[in-house]
Amino acid sequence: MTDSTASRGKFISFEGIDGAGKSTHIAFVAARLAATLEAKGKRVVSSREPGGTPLGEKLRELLLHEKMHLETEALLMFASRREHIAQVIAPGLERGDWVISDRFTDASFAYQGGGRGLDRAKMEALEQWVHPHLQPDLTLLFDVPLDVARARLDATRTLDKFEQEKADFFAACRNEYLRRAAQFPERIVVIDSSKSIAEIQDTLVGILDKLLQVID
Ligand SMILES: Nc1ncnc2c1ncn2[C@@H]1O[C@H](COP(=O)(O)OP(=O)(O)OP(=O)(O)O)[C@@H](O)[C@H]1O
Ligand SMILES: Cc1cn([C@H]2C[C@H](O)[C@@H](COP(=O)(O)O)O2)c(=O)[nH]c1=O
Repeated sequence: MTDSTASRGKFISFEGIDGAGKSTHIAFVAARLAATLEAKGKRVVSSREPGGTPLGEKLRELLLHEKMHLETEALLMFASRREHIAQVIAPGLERGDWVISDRFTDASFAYQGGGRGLDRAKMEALEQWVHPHLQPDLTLLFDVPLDVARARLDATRTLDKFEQEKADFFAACRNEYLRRAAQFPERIVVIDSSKSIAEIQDTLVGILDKLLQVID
């Protein structure tokens, strides 16, 4: 049964250009948080964008593999997000759970705004429409030079539509991520993802322990 008096959970998003290494660290972060939270009757919900719901996963297939107009791409990213908020993020936070999302709206600003060049005012209008009162409590931005990200991607898998983009696209995405980190320094923590996985985990432990100190 849901405890209607439970305090709101926390919302953490993971960001970075493709190959920066964010997915590598999500399971580690989820396990670290769960170790503390489960003793307090709270769960960790791990999800992703685009996707995270049955409809969102169908949209993800289209978004990652079909060519489409830039504005269609932005609208479908926010459509997937609207469903994700309604089905997963908002109910999770209301239950007092901690919700981790592999990407959120910063990715739309970085990819559709920075990478594709969609007018920032249009992105802001979509953000205001879809989640006027919701922002992550913490965003971990995994930042890495383009050549490092490219080498990691090329070593691992078949590339989707975004991953096939050229260096100047990713340079523009990365610049927009870093611009937003400077704009929202209380929310976005930049992590040097060119370091080793072990060094990054040490950094993450410090950040998470601080966040866990403030829960009831
Ligand atoms: N710090 C690191 N040092 C060396 N290799 C790493 C590091 N972080 C991740 N990798 C490796 O790089 C590859 C890409 O990592 P990962 O899938 O986590 O990237 P990602 O940022 O989530 O990419 P995408 O957004 O495209 O899913 C994986 O093979 C992973 O093992
Ligand atoms: C949420 C969101 C994502 N994207 C892009 C970024 C990535 O290239 C893919 C998702 O793949 P991942 O391996 O799961 O990171 O989608 C985007 O362009 N805009 C967005 O809002």
